[in-house]
Amino acid sequence: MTHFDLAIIGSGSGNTILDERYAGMKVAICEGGTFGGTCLNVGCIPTKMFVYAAEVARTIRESSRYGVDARIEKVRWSDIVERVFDRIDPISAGGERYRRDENPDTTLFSGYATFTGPKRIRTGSGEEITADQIVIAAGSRPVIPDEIARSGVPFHTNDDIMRLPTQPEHLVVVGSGFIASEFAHVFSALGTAVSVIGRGPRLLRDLDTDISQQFTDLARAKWDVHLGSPVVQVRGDDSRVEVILADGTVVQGDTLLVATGRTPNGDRLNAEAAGIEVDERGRVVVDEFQRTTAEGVFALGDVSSPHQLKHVANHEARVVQANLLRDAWSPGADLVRTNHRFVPAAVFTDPQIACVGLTETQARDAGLNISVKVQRYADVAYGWAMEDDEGLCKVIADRDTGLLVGAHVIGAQASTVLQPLVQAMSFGLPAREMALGQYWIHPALTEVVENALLGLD
Ligand SMILES: Cc1cc2nc3c(=O)[nH]c(=O)nc-3n(C[C@H](O)[C@H](O)[C@H](O)COP(=O)(O)OP(=O)(O)OC[C@H]3O[C@@H](n4cnc5c(N)ncnc54)[C@H](O)[C@@H]3O)c2cc1C
Ligand SMILES: NC(=O)c1ccc[n+]([C@@H]2O[C@H](COP(=O)([O-])OP(=O)(O)OC[C@H]3O[C@@H](n4cnc5c(N)ncnc54)[C@H](O)[C@@H]3O)[C@@H](O)[C@H]2O)c1
Repeated sequence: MTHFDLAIIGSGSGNTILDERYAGMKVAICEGGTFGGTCLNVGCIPTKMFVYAAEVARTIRESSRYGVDARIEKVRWSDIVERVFDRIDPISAGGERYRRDENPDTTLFSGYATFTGPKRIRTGSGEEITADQIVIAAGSRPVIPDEIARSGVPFHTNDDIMRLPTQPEHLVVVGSGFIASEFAHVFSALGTAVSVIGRGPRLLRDLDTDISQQFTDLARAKWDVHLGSPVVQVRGDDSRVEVILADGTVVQGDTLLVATGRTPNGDRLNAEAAGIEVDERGRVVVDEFQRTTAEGVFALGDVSSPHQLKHVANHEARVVQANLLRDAWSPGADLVRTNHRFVPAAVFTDPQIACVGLTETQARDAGLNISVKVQRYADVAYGWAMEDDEGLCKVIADRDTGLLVGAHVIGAQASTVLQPLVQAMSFGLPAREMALGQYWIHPALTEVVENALLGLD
């Protein structure tokens, strides 16, 4: 049995831990799937490359609003797929090659690892290893509702929908969260008819109600949206699908995408054998230093985090990277703490959406004395330039402290427009000071933020 200084389970964010401070350490990396993990291979990066192509198509379609007549002659699906994966696949292959062949400190085990005892791992490729310290960075996987799983009807998830050999004519999406909203936009903008099925009253219902309502209203105008009625049955084969809802509606298409959430992979590690607590959702339990309940074992990212976001996984990886080197279980160890205070998120759909902090409902439920301002993109000069009648910037401040407690944007470049608000919240900059204490470039889109802040009473 080989012994290592460090073993890392999962090559997504887990692979980023090994910087120059780890040179000379004997490290095992266990990876059961594609090297590089979700973000690189089947998540953030390929989806946003598809979204960009979708944006180009949408811009062409809407160009006549600006007096420019243009039309899409053809969408070359296979070329879109090739552009994305010709960029990504070599990065994954190169990372794997480096760890396997070119980095003498690391040993790459290709297989799904499980614990067989404290600090003891079966690599899934025939070996058993031990390590002084272990990092669990095993990510999450798609949840498939029973009605779909047991139907036997072929379906896709984010794992394979981006590699379809041909573009679907009619995509049926079950789910109404981040992944559903992004893929509905991609396929619809490229010319596929899209039906979206959600259980709740609105799409993206966990977001601030004003934002989610605005998005749902806009989506209804573009997509065939079904809300409030669960899926009870699915029928079909390789070329057609019928999703039957509780209210009797039959939603038909040729391709089925399931986007009903992702569950942490903590339940598949036999973690109890190593004394590692996993909660009822399959999430590895960690403290504010990313330590699990077993000495010497850390966890990070989707497998243990309340936020399934890459920037959070990256942040947690940096915390683990520091704490691995600090004798983390010894009393009085000077450890780095995870900061989940103001975690922003963006949905790269149409229009783009970004948010940070509390929704209005959460702020009111928390008993805060809040001031709220919703500013329309249509009220600022750049909004006129874009003929925008959809975008909103909503800011929520605590009257007692003057600080922002939440910010929500729907509209062009929402993820960029939101960032100064994330900064203000993170550094405790009062809303009024933020509005008046700096120049706002005229006539940039960020004037919508300035005006929203000035509108707070
Ligand atoms: C379609 C999609 C789009 C997304 N877009 C965004 C976005 O725009 N912005 C954003 O912030 N986030 C986005 N996310 C979320 C983001 O991808 C994840 O939060 C992030 O990748 C999690 O990183 P991780 O390192 O925790 O897990 P992963 O990157 O999933 O890495 C875990 C790795 O562990 C491997 N593994 C699992 N179990 C074992 C085992 N037992 N043994 C060995 N190996 C194992 C897996 O094969 C995987 O490679 C998106 C997710 C999806 C699905
Ligand atoms: N841009 C980004 O940052 C980005 C993009 C994609 C994914 N992600 C991350 O990945 C996670 C997973 O994405 P997701 O979209 O799968 O999950 P999600 O949690 O965003 O949404 C899942 C949705 O599916 C619905 N649902 C669940 N079961 C259902 C059923 N049986 N029938 C119909 N609807 C059902 C839920 O009500 C929910 O609205 C996200 O939470 C997010 O953290 C991030």
